[in-house]
Amino acid sequence: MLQLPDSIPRMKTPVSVDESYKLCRQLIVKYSTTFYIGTLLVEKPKRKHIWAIYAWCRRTDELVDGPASAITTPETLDLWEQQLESIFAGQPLDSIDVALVDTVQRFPIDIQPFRDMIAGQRMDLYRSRYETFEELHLYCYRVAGTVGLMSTAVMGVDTSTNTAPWNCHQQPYIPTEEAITLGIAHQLANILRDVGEDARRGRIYIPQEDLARFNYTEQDLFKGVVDERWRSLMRFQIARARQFYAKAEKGISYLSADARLPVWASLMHYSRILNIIERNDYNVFTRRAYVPQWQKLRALPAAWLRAQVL
Ligand SMILES: CC(C)=CCC/C(C)=C/CC/C(C)=C/CC/C(C)=C/[C@@H]1[C@@H](COP(=O)(O)OP(=O)(O)O)[C@]1(C)CC/C=C(\C)CC/C=C(\C)CCC=C(C)C
Ligand SMILES: Nc1ncnc2c1ncn2[C@@H]1O[C@H](COP(=O)(O)OP(=O)(O)OP(=O)(O)O)[C@@H](O)[C@H]1O
Ligand SMILES: [Mn+2]
Repeated sequence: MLQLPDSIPRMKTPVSVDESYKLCRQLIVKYSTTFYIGTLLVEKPKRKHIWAIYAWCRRTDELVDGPASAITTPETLDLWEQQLESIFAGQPLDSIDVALVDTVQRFPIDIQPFRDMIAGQRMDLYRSRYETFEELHLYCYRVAGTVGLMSTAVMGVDTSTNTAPWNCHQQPYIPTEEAITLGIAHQLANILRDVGEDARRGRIYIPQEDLARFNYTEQDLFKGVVDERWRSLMRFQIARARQFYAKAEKGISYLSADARLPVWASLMHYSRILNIIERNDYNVFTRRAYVPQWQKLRALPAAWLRAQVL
């Protein structure tokens, strides 16, 4: 279980920066094969910095989603936000933060996406329904679009082909929108995979307006009814998530050359969740849309090809 801040903690046993990055690596290994494989494809000097960002995001998510979430209050998140401010002020308050302090000092990383992610976790504390897609979109930006912004600051953009040589004063195109969009696409896939698990906790992320459009009720959802109404509703949700993936893909070629393969690979791995949901005939209530490791490895040559030519 990850550490929760019951008061602003002071570091008891200081760890070295290297040890702290090791702790971050252990967290990503434990929690996510997709993103761990992705980071192994990031060039070595940048890799550990993505681990530091991952560790902070994972701990933030665990506050409202993990086993200790029952004791998380708005005050817990206030303390977490103070701890964040301290990181950006160069003062780590625990051993995992040491790595992120180092990372934010080496890259042009803005604090705002981190604050926005905490605001997203706050939404989970006070709401369990979304009326419209617009409302869900804001939630998805906060909890996942923000990760796109944080990661892009480390991965960097391509400055060689990104601007025409005769236009040397022009700034390279920064694919901010596409980076946010990829995070949102992942979050939409994540929501569809976890419909059953979330329902068991009384949570429905699929917008109420969409349930109504397909004449599918909350009661149906809590009972796990899989019928033609549900399949049509899921087809609609999957198509929408894929539109977000398609928009995000257009931004990848603007990233620095070494970052394209990891982003393509994690995009292809995570978006396979949608294919598996289809293969499971849209039963997300009693079957987890799990993407096997061999499928992730099998997608690597195609990801490599896309990173070279697209
Ligand atoms: C290879 C690479 C650069 C990876 C980035 C790794 C990273 C820093 C991930 C952080 C993920 C995290 C813990 C976020 C906290 C909130 C959360 C849980 C969001 C969900 C992730 C999925 O995790 P998982 O399936 O393990 O979730 P649960 O078990 O259900 O808790 C999310 C769905 C969102 C993750 C979002 C991203 C990784 C952003 C992707 C965007 C980019 C890397 C920008 C690429 C740039 C362009 C131009 C397209
Ligand atoms: N059908 C399954 N077969 C084997 N292991 C499974 C299966 N479903 C879940 N698991 C286990 O549950 C863990 C979490 O599953 P999950 O779908 O989140 O994959 P993951 O490896 O964490 O990758 P990702 O980063 O894509 O979330 C996996 O690491 C795996 O150990
Ligand atoms: Mn997972």
